[in-house]
Amino acid sequence: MPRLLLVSNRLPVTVKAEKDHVSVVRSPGGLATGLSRPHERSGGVWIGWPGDVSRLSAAQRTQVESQLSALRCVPLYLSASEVSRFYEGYSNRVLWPLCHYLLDRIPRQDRDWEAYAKVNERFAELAASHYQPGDTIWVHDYQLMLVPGLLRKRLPEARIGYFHHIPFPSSEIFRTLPHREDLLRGLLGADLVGFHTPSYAHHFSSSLLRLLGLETDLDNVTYEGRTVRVGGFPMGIDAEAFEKVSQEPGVLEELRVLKERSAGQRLLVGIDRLDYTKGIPRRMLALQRVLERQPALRGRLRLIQVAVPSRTQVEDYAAYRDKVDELVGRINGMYGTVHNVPIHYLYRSFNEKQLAGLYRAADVMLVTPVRDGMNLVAKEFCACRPDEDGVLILSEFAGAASELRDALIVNPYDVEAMADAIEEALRMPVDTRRRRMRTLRAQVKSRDVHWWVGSFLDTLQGMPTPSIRKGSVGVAEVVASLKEKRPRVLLLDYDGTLRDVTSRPELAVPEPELIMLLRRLAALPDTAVHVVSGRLKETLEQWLGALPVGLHAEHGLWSRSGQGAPWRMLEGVLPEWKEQARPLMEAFAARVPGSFVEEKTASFAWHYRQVDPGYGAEQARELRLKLAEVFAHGHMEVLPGDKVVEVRPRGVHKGRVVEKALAGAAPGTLVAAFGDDRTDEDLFAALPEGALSVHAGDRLSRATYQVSGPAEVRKVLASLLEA
Ligand SMILES: O=P(O)(O)OC[C@H]1O[C@H](O[C@H]2O[C@H](CO)[C@@H](O)[C@H](O)[C@H]2O)[C@H](O)[C@@H](O)[C@@H]1O
Ligand SMILES: O=c1ccn([C@@H]2O[C@H](COP(=O)(O)OP(=O)(O)O)[C@@H](O)[C@H]2O)c(=O)[nH]1
Repeated sequence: MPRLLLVSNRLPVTVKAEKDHVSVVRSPGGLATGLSRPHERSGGVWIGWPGDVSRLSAAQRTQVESQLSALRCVPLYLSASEVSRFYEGYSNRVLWPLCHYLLDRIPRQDRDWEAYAKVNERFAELAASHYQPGDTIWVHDYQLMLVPGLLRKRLPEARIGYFHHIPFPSSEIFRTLPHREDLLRGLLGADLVGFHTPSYAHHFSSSLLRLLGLETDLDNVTYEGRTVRVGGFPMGIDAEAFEKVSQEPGVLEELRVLKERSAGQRLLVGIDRLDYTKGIPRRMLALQRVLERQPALRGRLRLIQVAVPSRTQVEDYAAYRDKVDELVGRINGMYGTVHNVPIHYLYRSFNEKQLAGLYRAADVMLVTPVRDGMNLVAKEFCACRPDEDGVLILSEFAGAASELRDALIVNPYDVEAMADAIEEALRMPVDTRRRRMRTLRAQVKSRDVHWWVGSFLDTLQGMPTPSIRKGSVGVAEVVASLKEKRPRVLLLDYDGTLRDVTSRPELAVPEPELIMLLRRLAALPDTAVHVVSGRLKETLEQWLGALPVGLHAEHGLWSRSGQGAPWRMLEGVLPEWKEQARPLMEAFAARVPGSFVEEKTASFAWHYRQVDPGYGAEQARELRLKLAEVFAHGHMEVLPGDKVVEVRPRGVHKGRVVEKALAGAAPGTLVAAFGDDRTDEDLFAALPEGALSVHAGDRLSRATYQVSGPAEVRKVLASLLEA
């Protein structure tokens, strides 16, 4: 296992100071619970904030540091202003509500972006200083969305993963954020970007498409010459450890006492950080509705609600606390007696053993957040029920709901339906409870935290080793090689290589400078120039026909060896396929507004560059599937391009040009091919040994050199004109 560097806002510990004594204890929260030890086993370190230590004396700080270092933790101290602007400000006042679909809670003016960016820089700097070649870096959560990008700049070859622990919202929500592009680019610094559910991963991919124009092919996005994988990795818990704790004598004794004191009562349990995403008020209103509807349950039903203090300096959390307090008071006032109250409210945190006692005592566990990335409490409850009893009521808006289908799934916004679910849970026969709990437990045990860490890290390790972008080093090298004194053949793609892509194909007419450049190149001694394009021969003839260059149209279907020479078609291509494809292509053009079909002699291209990006990509996938059905025998090839799907007879591709262009060439001729898209990869693949290939752009390519685009291609070609 490579050394693992974990980077998260919080270290998995909390520093507690009492008089002279300081101790470092495990902090509450899903991330801390889930990832406590893998970094230690690998010999790596965990970098993060140890919490507020401003009141500690110098001697206490030294004690803290030695305790942290024993746990292989490296502290990054945040100043009071950073806590207020980076943590409470941008992270928890902006990103947290945004990702939980609560736009109204975001301040009208976000002033804390700069602090967020600066603290992300600090994290990246510290992580980079601990990096050793071969290490894997795993960055966690929304507080550090810029860190992967900042690390990539410092460590181009590092293996970097990022996991987003909270929901990634629909692109319609995400695009409201002023710094949306910066955050997406930050995440794309990673090799692997993980989410709890496939639907969060899908939302992220559609934000990439809509905001950065980047298409995800299966799970992969190409960005700055690297492949970034996007995927769903539902986080689990240490199920075995929870099950073990739930059977300890101390816990069983606590359970006995709890049951004895609530004799004759059914127990509902809720355990949450006091966070406005957790849906506590609606849950209490649902309880109130049950008590209203069923007077017989009054005095016989009790909700134990644990609310762990959280982010108390953020106003919305303080206001939420007041709201919950008031509601508890109101409901207890209405339905309480001198003997008991329906809501037993505990505003404090508990340790694992105490929690296990509560999980075991629950007849019904209420996990009803209005949004939640995963919710580990739901899984902990199942792990703590070796008796296979207890009913889980789970919000459909918690990530856990995509796995725990045997819970009673509820819409937390529908108070009546939640009341119905509570009644159903209370009525549920024991054999149904057992059957459901057995399935839930099997799920929680098989996909536990070890599975989660393993599957994320295995996927990350399986990614190709990131290589340093070839970039402008390529320009100098390719020029030097091309200037060698021997005969040379230049094979040049047109759109995206010699000429920038335009909004409609007919607008990409060559400018006078380009015509001049090609004319002068072709006039160089011992230099043959060929333009190899996907365009119609009529277009190439009209635009470039007057030049003394070879022209190859429609990916090599048609070729003209030189100025004035006749156009000849590739042998062996049968034209019947076309009438089979035509109705489908035309149907797609008709049903997708803004798209159109370009007809060529031996291919159809369906263009969707003016279509809404998400819808266009979806329809392109659909068209590819349909074409594969129509041409099931493999006579045709379907080529996904940049906002285009092209279908053509198999065996017609740019690689076929190489043989023709080299016919009669002297031995030792230097061949150089330039191209930018998928169709040019065929050309590169067919080049003879010793040839040069140059990719224009930042996609993955088999080319030996890479330049940024048409401007750099022209620069390379122009340098050949210099003596
Ligand atoms: O560090 P805090 O501000 O005190 O907040 C505690 C943690 O809350 C969030 O938890 C999330 O991660 C869980 C595990 O993946 C997931 O089950 C839950 O749904 C999320 O809300 C937050 O993401 C962490 O960064 C915080 O440390
Ligand atoms: O008094 C408490 C209440 C909760 N937790 C832990 O806090 C985590 C909460 O994680 P969850 O995913 O449910 O929500 P988050 O708080 O991370 O949003 C769980 O592991 C709980 O065991 C705890 O240690 N003490």
